[in-house]
Amino acid sequence: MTAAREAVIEARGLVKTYGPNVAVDHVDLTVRPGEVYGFLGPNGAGKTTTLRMLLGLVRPTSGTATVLGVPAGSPSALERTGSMIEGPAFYPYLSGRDNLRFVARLAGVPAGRVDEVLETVHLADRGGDTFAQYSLGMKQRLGVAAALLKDPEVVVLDEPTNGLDPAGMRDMRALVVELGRQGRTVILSSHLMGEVQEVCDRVAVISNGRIVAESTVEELRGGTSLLVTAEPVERAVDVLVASGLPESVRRDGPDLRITAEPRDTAEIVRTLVTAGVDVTRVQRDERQLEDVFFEITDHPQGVAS
Ligand SMILES: Nc1ncnc2c1ncn2[C@@H]1O[C@H](COP(=O)(O)OP(=O)(O)OP(=O)(O)O)[C@@H](O)[C@H]1O
Repeated sequence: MTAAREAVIEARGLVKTYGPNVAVDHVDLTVRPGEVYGFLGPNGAGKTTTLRMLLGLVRPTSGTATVLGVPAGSPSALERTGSMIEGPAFYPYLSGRDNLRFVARLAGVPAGRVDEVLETVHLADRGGDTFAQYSLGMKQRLGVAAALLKDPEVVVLDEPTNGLDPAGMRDMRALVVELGRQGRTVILSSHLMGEVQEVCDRVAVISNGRIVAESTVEELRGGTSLLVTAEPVERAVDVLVASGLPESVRRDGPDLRITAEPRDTAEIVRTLVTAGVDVTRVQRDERQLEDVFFEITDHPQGVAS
């Protein structure tokens, strides 16, 4: 199999300009089967425009995008893709269920599917209420339900938690995780670091139309920093440097700050204790994606390379 067929979504050199403004600037993305992929960036970074190009709703100025191995926007890609872009539009005085029946009829989907998707988005018991009566979170979930009617392999969600209260956000995040567990490939945009960190397998960071990083959340965060209190501290440094286990060891006041892979933590402690060093505290200090985000958007060259 070629790499292109393995990728569910592949964008190469996507550019979109509006007059003199470059909204999307040579974007490359690779979304693999079954992953929940986060597209992270501040407002105006170019997320919606990119997602629209992946759905064939906006024509790229240059570059290419394929979805499920065929050009983005082609009928065979759209048949297998569900999306919610910039908030769902429904009839306010029809019930959630009737709105979905209407969308299903237009899409040629059997009406029986409506109750299945209402169940998936946890609206089965509120399907009879009018759309106008729904909370914002329920409206967004109805939008996801509509996106799922075709039982799509690929789901594209543009800022699905935008404007939701904490409970609504929590429900939407749980739903996204559930879609991933069902084996669907999900790409979602967000400007919330914590959200992407919580639900996504991999993430692309976009800033001013350019991708400044694409990797797993873990890789983006980098190695874990450990704060270790050990006695005698000089001997602890010597032992650890000689062991070659940590990437780096440095004194931080009376403590040691060690950069190492999380899986090496136990071995580090064992090595110290075996060498006769007393370890009285080990504290993990994982970098939050937020710190990384500001670092790479402030200094894009250093991290993207
Ligand atoms: N139809 C359009 N005509 C002109 N400029 C546009 C158009 N659509 C988007 N833009 C511009 O392109 C840039 C990227 O916009 P885009 O909506 O893709 O960003 P975004 O990351 O999705 O941000 P947001 O979260 O605010 O929607 C912005 O500067 C925006 O003003």
